Amino acid sequence: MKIIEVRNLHKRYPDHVAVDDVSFEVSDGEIFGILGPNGAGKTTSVECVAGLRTPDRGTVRVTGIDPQQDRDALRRVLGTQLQSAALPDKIKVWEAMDLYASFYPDPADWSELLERVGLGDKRGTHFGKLSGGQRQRLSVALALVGRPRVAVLDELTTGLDPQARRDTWELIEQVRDSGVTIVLVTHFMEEAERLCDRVALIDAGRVVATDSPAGLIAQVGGAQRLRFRPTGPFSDDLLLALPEVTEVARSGQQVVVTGTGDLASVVMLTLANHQIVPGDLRIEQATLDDAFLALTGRKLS
Ligand SMILES: Nc1ncnc2c1ncn2[C@@H]1O[C@H](COP(=O)(O)OP(=O)(O)OP(=O)(O)O)[C@@H](O)[C@H]1O
Repeated sequence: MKIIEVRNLHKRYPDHVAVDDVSFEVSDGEIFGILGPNGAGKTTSVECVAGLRTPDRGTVRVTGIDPQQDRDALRRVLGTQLQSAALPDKIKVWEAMDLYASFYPDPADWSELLERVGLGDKRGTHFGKLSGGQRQRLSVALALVGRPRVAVLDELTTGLDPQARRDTWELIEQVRDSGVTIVLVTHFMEEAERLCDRVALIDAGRVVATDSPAGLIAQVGGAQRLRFRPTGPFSDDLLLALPEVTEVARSGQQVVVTGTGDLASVVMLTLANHQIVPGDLRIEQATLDDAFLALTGRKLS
């Protein structure tokens, strides 16, 4: 069953088209990712889904509800954690939960919810004293307090250290396992690869592809990347002349070669013919970043 349906969404700010033409569907029970670079129109799209912005064109339905027509009904099925949702520093964790719970006719037991997100011992702490990871966990709890069927989480792990990010990923999986459908807005490809059942890649206000992370990567046709430190100088053109090579980039002393087919063998052979050894050679398989590059001609990050 489709829990969210977005068709041909278009939203213009006075001097700028933020969302040109965005369509996607989210199925019940999935973690659906919206992945794209900064400014691609991800937040504006989900703000339209959450009824916080009025689209200029297109249709949005959340469990059949039109967010523009019936906000009360929408609030009962959709919980949002949006980038801008900041709380006053002086509010205590329990006060924030109690306040948000008061907005709903049948809220979840917020005390239990705080335990679930690992903030059981922080209920008396001021918001201003929480770490970045704890604030994000609180924002997830606040998005869930109305017992939503679907939660929209926007850039949840931006600014977190790697451990806090992994903890937040586990929390998101637990929330999904409890039966809540999740829309996850992110510009981190690792996050989308690790968590999402399906991903819409968004660039310049348009969806360029929607598929599972593995399906999107497969669209790149098995691209690979070689990283090495050459033992001597050589011109990029030497490798670019090979049909298997699509890109040669340099970062300090490191060379990064992207391509397909029997890439490693042909590159090593060509370098060997010029008495060059690729030191510290690493071979990497394609990622969502490569899929994005192949589809848009630009890098995600
Ligand atoms: N309230 C606004 N008024 C005018 N322009 C806006 C407004 N909000 C966003 N924009 C512009 O619209 C475009 C899309 O922004 P949006 O926040 O939807 O993108 P995003 O993909 O979520 O990026 P980010 O991850 O940086 O938030 C950007 O160019 C942004 O500068």
